[in-house]
Amino acid sequence: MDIKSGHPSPVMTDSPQISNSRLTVRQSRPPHSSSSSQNNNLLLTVPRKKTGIIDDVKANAWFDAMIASSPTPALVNKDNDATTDMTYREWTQVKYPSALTTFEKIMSVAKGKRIALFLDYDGTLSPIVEEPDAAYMSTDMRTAVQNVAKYFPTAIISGRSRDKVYEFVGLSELYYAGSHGMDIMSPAGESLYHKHLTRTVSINEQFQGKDVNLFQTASEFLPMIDKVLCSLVESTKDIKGVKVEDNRFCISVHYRNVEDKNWKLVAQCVDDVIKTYPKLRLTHGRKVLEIRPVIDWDKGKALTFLLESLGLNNCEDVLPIYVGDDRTDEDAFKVLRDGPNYGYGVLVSAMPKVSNAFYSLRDPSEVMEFLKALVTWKRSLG
Ligand SMILES: O=P(O)(O)OC[C@H]1O[C@H](O[C@H]2O[C@H](CO)[C@@H](O)[C@H](O)[C@H]2O)[C@H](O)[C@@H](O)[C@@H]1O
Repeated sequence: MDIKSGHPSPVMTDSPQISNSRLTVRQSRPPHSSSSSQNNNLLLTVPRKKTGIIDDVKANAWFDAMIASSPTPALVNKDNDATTDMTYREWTQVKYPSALTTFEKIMSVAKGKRIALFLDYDGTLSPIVEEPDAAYMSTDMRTAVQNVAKYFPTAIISGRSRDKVYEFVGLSELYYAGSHGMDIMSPAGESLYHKHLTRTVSINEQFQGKDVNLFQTASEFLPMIDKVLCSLVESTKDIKGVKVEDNRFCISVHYRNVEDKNWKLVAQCVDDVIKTYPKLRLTHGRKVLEIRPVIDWDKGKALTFLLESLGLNNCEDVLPIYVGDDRTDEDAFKVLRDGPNYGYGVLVSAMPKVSNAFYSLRDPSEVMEFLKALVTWKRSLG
């Protein structure tokens, strides 16, 4: 499709999961309260070498990751659906059962518990499309999310900027965590609180005419992120199809619409820019390189923060459920798998992948069915 046309893009097939190629990070100290020391304490150290050879190796490593995560013809060719389906069936039977076919089993665990629901956006509530700005949510999906939020506290946790994901979802009754959880907003009238913080760092702000509370872990990085954003826009401007997306506390460099032969160039441009910023790190999503602050904060930490804010952490009668499709969602799946806030991760994938999730759903349409089933189940309890 013509990505400039502004028309909704066709749904894209996507890549199998590759081994996590993010830079290894090491935690310095646990989160703390005041805004500047808070970030220092969240800082991770990433060893970076600056010789030309090492930089080349790093850019090549990102290029290899980009290649490895692109779909093989066998996985996207419709003629091979039967083979792919069989593998998928095996995968959902043995490793990650469908959350729809095992719904009764999940609900038998949920009985007598309070469910808290966490939803990723892209690839979970909206299908993956060519043009990031056109990743609209269907009206039916919006209704399903709205209905589920009447019964269970519900949060959207996304790599997008909070404003952007709110623009897509448009439901003021939800919690929103944008920029991979670095920018959390409560619904109007609700507060945000974290026990590890010695004082409240929530910011009262007017959002669309209402008072909301914000929790932002990476505010001090904003000037740096803005600078890097400009550099990336400039350095990639001649590569056809590249899109640099401003996600406020992080940046996405999309290469979905870039010819394969230019992927290496994209990796090189990104590496050239961020190698001079030791406080930034690079991760890899679905046809996207993501630049973010080197702080000990991710979707898993955001999930824990939200459970705490909701007064639902460390409670045996709470069952958190997190639904997501991407590598960054694995941090949240892991939190629910490892405890102490035990719950279920549900991986959205049409292809076999290795995951920390317990269950799976094939695509956003199955996510919608799952949300509807939750509502029906809750209503049936009277
Ligand atoms: O955490 P998420 O809500 O899943 O956000 C992750 C990234 O999602 C978006 O990119 C992905 O979806 C696009 C629209 O379908 C697609 O064109 C792109 O290839 C995908 O990577 C978003 O644009 C990124 O900024 C997010 O980081």
